[in-house]
Amino acid sequence: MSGRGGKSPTPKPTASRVPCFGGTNLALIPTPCDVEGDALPLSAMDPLTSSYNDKIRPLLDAVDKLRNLMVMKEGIQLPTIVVVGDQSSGKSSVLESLAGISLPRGQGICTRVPLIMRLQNHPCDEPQLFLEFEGKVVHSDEENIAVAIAVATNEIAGGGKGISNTPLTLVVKKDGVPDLTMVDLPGITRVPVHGQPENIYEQVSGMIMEYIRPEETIILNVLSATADFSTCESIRMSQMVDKKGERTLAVVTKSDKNPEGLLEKVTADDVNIGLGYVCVRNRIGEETYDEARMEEHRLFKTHPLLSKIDESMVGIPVLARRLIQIQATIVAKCLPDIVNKISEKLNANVALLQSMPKNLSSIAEAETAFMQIMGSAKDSLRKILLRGEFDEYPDEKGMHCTARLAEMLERYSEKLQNCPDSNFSKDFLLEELEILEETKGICLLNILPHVAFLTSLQRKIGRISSTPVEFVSNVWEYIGGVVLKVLMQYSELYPQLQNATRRAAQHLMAKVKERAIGHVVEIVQMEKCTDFTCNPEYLAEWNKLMEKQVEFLQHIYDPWKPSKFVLEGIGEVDVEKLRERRHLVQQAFNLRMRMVAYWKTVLGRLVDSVALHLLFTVQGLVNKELEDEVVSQVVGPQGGGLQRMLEETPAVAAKREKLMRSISLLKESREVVAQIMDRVSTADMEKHQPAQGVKGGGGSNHGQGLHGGHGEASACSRSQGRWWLKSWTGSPRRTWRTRLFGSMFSFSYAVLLCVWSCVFVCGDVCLHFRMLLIFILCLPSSMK
Ligand SMILES: Nc1nc2c(ncn2[C@@H]2O[C@H](COP(=O)(O)OP(=O)(O)OP(=O)(O)O)[C@@H](O)[C@H]2O)c(=O)[nH]1
Repeated sequence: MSGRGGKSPTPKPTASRVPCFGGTNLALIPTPCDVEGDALPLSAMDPLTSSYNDKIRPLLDAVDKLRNLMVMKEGIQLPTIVVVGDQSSGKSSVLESLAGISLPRGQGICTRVPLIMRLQNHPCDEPQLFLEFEGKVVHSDEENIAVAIAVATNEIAGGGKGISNTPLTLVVKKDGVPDLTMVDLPGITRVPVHGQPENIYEQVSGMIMEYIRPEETIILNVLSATADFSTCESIRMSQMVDKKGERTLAVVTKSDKNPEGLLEKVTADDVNIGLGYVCVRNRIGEETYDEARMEEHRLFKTHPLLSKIDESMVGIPVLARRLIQIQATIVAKCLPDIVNKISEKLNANVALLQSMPKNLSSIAEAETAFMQIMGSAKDSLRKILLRGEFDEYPDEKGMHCTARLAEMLERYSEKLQNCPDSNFSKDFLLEELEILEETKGICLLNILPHVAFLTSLQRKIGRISSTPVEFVSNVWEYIGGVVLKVLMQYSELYPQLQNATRRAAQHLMAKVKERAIGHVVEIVQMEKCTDFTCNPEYLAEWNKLMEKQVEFLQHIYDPWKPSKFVLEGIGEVDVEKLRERRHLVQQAFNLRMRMVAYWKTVLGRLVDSVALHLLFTVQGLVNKELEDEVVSQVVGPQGGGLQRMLEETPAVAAKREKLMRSISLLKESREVVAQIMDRVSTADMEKHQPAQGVKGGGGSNHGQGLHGGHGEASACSRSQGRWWLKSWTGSPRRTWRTRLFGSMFSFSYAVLLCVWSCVFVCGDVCLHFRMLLIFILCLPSSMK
């Protein structure tokens, strides 16, 4: 940055340096040459200005049309310059200066609604000003626009000091104003003044954050020179969404009021403003805009402190120019993405509308729709409950049913295995001894009574009998939830069906659950009733366990042996208590080992049979029972569901209406962007085709991409659109130098070829190879 303080204040032709009327005449905005001191008339030399009308202006109009269509409601963000600042920092004054018209200004909160200001450079004698809000258009003029804005604001936000999120659009078509669209937002205030709601800060900051959060937004942060920038609330907010300040431009107002230290403030850049600072002096009191610009110009030229600030950082004209450049860049950058987003959203909405139920007009149609719902629900349930395919619910773990059921079964099996009774080492054989004593009869002592085994078995089964019931109950609760969810989902579009469907599902699931519990209770009873297995594993296991019997009994019979004995498969057991009842220990040992071997079979049966029954029941449910039940509830005598399907519910009608509105808005938006892209492709692309090597037909392709089918912009059209925009914003092209070098290389190459042919004819082999080498080396250059 070069300070200007040292420069001689050479007077320049004022007509080319300062505006001669209110607002910021584009022709008078200083270009870089101008900043360096060249006094050429800008209108004649400024490429930005000259190409503006036919290049960027249509793009801006397209973006403004999209904004008017409220395409942002569809979640499509538009490139926007948003003006933010603390209360009374001078936001409206900056906009006034740019537009050359009076806006409501003053101390206290003036801007109470988002004011979308569309400035259009329009060569006409009389400026045209009008307001658009809530579907109304109010025409006004320069003298009365401030009042008209105040009236419209009152209408939108009420007469008090409250704020509203409903935007007010001000269109200014005037000769010499910069083509800019900006949104002015209410100033940030921490303390509510009289008449303002208590949560005014939250309301304003919420609105500001909503506008500045999208990446497409450029934040114009208005800071008063009188304030300490680092404590400004607007800086804090913009830093929250734009940490590096890459999309923040600062305008420092009231430079006249606090010139001391301003240069240091804007050069130190303590608050990280990526797009830089522009210091301005706005209109004060009753000054005209011409006077204000003259005064600003004089101030930054002559003030001992302010004149040290670089010319490229001062004045409303510089600000206007920066904004135009920034706006052109973001519009160019964002438009292709907007085209894509509109197409994507439109396609998604069209698909959604198509998936909505048709308006049914006869029972036959209702019957078809009902059978379709049932068919889809059954398919879906088959996939998730039987086949383990969860493509319909990739992220909902609860709907990956086969996996969840397997987990539940695993937990059930573990619970059975770990039930407290299976700790065989604890009070080893005491229970068996007690059973033997109670079941003894008048018979030989070495005959193990069958009833002793049965008693032991029944006791053990009694201890775990609640676990299978609990498992089955949980499993069917879970399956019931899944079935209900799927049914509700498929009948969602016919809420009139849902009650009967829900009733059917709940009724059926209760029935199935009851049946499953009954079945499992029966299995448990069967296990209690008798002991039997044909599994050879039982005997093998028992024989293996009995191998230890002799050693164990010897240990018990010998009183000198230690009181602890380690039994394989059981662990350390206390034999002291057993020595007292040694006459029954052998039988007790036998009884216990039989039980250990048999218990494995019992647990296996309890898991296997419950699992098989579960899968069998699920199959029957999905394949037959569910449909039968739902049909009988919906179509049956109390159902009357098919009749009710003919009446469309208000919720579905509203959804259909909303989708249709959205589709029509998106189609209109698509037309807007299609028109602008078509203009681009037909006018400009033809002009640039030779240089870019684009063959004819690219433009028409592009148009087709935007208009045809569902309006998907083809990859080709997108890249062409980007290319065009890039070419305007300055992409490298082939210059005359590259072409000249290309031609020179081609010429030398041709000469080389001739010489080589001569050498070839002469038959000098060595020279021939040397020429071949040169030929190969030159090949890449000649191809450039
Ligand atoms: N001296 C001087 N006064 C200014 C300048 N800019 C704005 N003002 C004054 O500062 C006061 C507030 O300006 P506004 O433009 O209303 O501020 P605002 O940020 O739009 O206010 P709200 O929207 O209400 O938050 C007005 O009295 C302006 O005249 C300036 O550059 N110099």
